[in-house]
This record gives sequence, structure tokens and C-alpha cells, in this order.
Amino acid sequence: MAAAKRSFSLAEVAKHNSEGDLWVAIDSHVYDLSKFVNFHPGGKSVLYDEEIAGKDATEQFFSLHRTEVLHRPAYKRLIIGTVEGQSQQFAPAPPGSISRVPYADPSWLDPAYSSVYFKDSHRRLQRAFRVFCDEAMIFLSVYLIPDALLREEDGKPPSPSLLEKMGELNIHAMRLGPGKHLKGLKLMGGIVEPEEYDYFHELVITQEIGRHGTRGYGDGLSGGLPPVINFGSRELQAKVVPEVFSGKKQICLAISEAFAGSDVSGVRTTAKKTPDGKHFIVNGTKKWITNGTFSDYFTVACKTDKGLTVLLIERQPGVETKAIKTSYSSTAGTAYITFDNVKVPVGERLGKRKPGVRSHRNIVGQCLVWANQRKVFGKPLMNQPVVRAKLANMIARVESGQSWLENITLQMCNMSYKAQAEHLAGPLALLKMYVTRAAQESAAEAVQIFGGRAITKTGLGQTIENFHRAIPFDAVLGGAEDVLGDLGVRQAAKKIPKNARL
Ligand code: HEM
Repeated sequence: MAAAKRSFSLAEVAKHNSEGDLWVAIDSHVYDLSKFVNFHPGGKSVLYDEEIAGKDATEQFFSLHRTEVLHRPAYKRLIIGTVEGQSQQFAPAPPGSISRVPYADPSWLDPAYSSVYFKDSHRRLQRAFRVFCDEAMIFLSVYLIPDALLREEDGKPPSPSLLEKMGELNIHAMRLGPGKHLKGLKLMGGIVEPEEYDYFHELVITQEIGRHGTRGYGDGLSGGLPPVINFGSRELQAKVVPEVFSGKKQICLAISEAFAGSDVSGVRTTAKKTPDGKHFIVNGTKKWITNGTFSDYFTVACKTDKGLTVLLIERQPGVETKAIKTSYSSTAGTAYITFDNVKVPVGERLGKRKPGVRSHRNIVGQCLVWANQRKVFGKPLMNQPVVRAKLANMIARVESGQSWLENITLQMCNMSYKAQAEHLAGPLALLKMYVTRAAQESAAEAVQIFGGRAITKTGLGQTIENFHRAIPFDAVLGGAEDVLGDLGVRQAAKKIPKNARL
């Protein structure tokens, strides 16, 4: 809070309760709302109400606004002093803090818990990256969280300045997981050595980004670089990777089509070799391509005479992207793409997704706090057994998803890429099916707990609204839930010993 100028008794505050001279006390601070009353988004009458004008309105304020409203610089300026004998109760936690609300953070961040998975370097990265996100939130600068909220509003892509800042810290590179692409890079200012970076570090980054509570924005930040890194030629990597890691260029993965979603073999985009064998000519369409609207490069699945291949295509004449209006989020840049006789050098031929447990956890934490603070018929919502039963189910879902995710991450750390494909494709498909289904169940329950607030894009329930709106997309993007579940069971069925009998 800004340094308070003077200290007032509540009796003094009470004298300022009329039009042109309106004060209220909120959480030990005195606000002069005489002019602001004309601009108050909730209207004038609520502020002139005799229960509010000249009174301590702390309880009413927090039942109607998110705490962060008080920390916006424009509103901090309304503070003229403090209330005698009171101290601030609802100060924001310092940047980088671990939540004190049970289950609002994964248990490995709780000092009372131990974890065999997360080592010192994971903890260092987590602390530094959370400070990066939180500082942005508090100072409303150009970094992650405020940018996410603004872009959700205006549907524009993540700000170039943010992408470049992430580039300086090599966050784009870290988001691709461990590998040779990290060699020689200074990760998060040198906090983690590229050689020690593993899938748990990647999980840390993914989960911290998941805290910002605006799903489409996080998707807009992702891309189609892994095939370039895993299968691209040295020349191709040298050109594309630095541009994308620095945040100057955008890339997306363009696989699905109106004809082929989870069933990738149905792809109809064709790549035909030119008679001299030096180029492919690409024709076809792609649909639901996250980040496609803003991308400079497209990692495209195509059909050739010899089966499916993946090509890297640069934006050029013949490549058109059209934004698809979704019920989800325009900042994710979801596109319909057409390729019309696009010429691609043959050398540009190229050879995953972490399920959203963290954003699920966000809403569990918010529901716990809201059920505790919201009073209905004079009693907190938490006093209702039906609300506690919903919360119990939500906690159980998020904790089981996290444990399964950590177990699979450990297996990834100890398996080659090839072994991962063999042993983890099935479990990963089942995990994704489970967490997206579980998240949808929790989203529906969260809406019941927040009531009408959960259907407005701003205000107390804004995180719930965003989650509830965006979560069905998780169940479709990267493979439809049913298809994934089926894949998981079919993979397991293959491994049942032929002589197994009950
Ligand atoms: C420093 C003082 C205040 C500031 C800066 C402030 C600011 C705001 C803002 C930004 C909103 C829009 C919030 C949103 O979309 O979530 C809002 C809405 C509202 N405010 Fe305030 N407000 C203040 C004090 C109060 C007080 C004392 C009351 C007491 C009743 C009040 C009642 C409301 C109501 C009823 C709404 C509409 C809520 C809704 O749509 O659910 N405000 N206020």
C-alpha cells in the first residue's frame, strides 16, 4: 500500500458521508471517493448507502471485489490516510510466495512435506519463475500475468515485449523440456545449468504458467518447435531455433484438419515433390491451429507418396491464416490455415502436451477461499455439508492428477525418447483423459460454489469463468478424451501376457 499520509479516527471518517465529500475505510485505509464515485463501475448509489458512506466498508468491499482491485495504482491514489488503531489484514503476499491456502499449491512446495522428485535446482527455478510472474501481477508491468489478463480482454497475441523478455531468460527454450537445444544457454539468469535441466524443471515452468488462470493465453505461448529440434537439419535449426527462443518469431503445430482430428491418418494436406526432387509443393487446409493466426512458421503434417511427413513452412504467399472465433479465447490465436501451391525446400522436412493440473488447482484454491469468506443467510458457505462434499471431490481429483503426473515425469527422466514412446504413450493418454475429465467435473462444481459470479468474465469469479469456458478444449486439443482413453487401454491390452489367466 502507498505510504499513508494521516491517521483518522472512525468518528472523523463518519463526517464525510455526503455527495462531494465521501470517505470510506477499507482494511485500515481511508479512501476519499468524492470524485471516484462518478466513475465507480458498481455505480454511485452503493457508495452513498448509509451503511457504506463514512463507514468501515471492509466486509462489504471484500464480498464484492477481488483484493487486487485495491492494488491497482489508479485506486491506490484514492488513499488519504489510515484508520487509528487498525492494521492491514488483507495485504498481498510478497512476490514469489507460496499460498497459505491448503491445496492451492502442490504439496512439494509445502515446507511440511518432502518430495523425492524435486531437488534443489527445481526449487530454485520455481522460486525465481514465480517471482517473475508475481512481480508482473503486482506492478502491472509488461510481464506474464497482467499481460494475460489484458490479452484475454482484447484478444490480441501475447505482447512482443513479454515474449522477448521471456526470450532473454530462455523461458521459450526451457518450455521445450530437456535436450541439446539448451546447451550453452543461460537459463533464468543462470539459476539452472543446462546439463541438469530435466522434465521436472519443465513441469515447474508449465505449472507456474498455469497459475495465471487464463488458459487461452498460455496456449498462445506454446508452439511447434519440438519437431524442428528433434528432426530438423542442422541448417534449419540454426535459422529457426534462435528466432523462436528469442521470442521474435512465432511457430505453431499444424496437424488437425476439418477431415482429421485425433485420427491423424485422415490428413488430406498433400506434399508433392517437384520433378527436380528439390522441393515439395503443399496444398491443403488445417483447422483449430492454436497460435496459427500469429505464427511466422508452421510445423505441418502432410501426406506424400510415401505416407505422412512433417514439414516446416514459413509464412509466404500461398499461406493464409484466418482467425477462428471460438467460445474459448482469441488470444490463443486459433486459426484456419490454407496452403495453396506452397513451395517448400525438401530439407525442411522434419521427422506433446502437459495436462492442465495446475489451472485445476487454481480453482480448487479459489473455491476453498470463497466458501470460507462468502456468507449466505449469515453463515459461511463452508458450513454447508453439500459445499464441503464438492470441495472434497475437487481436492481428491487435483491431488491424484498431480501424483500421477509426477510419477510419469520421473519415468520420462529415466527413459530414452524411444522408450518413452513405447512405455509411456498409453499411461500419458490415460493421464490426459483423467485430468481433463476430472477438471471438467470440478469446473461444474466450482460454478455451483461461485453462483452468478462464475458466469462473468471480470470480478470475483473471473478465474472460474475462464476455466469453465476453456476446459472443454483441453478434452479435445491434443486428442479427444475418448480416443485417448481407448489408446491407453489398447496399449495395456497388448502387454497382457498371453498366458495370463484368473
Ligand atoms: C476504494 C474503493 C472502491 C473501488 C476502487 C471500487 C472499484 C470497483 C471496481 C473496479 C468494480 C468492477 C469490479 C469487477 O468487475 O469486478 C466495482 C464493482 C462494484 N463495487 Fe466497488 N469499489 C470500491 C468500493 C466499493 C464499496 C465500498 C462498495 C460497497 C457496497 C462497492 C460496491 C460495488 C458493487 C456493488 C460493484 C458491482 C459488483 C458486481 O458486478 O458484482 N464498491 N468496484
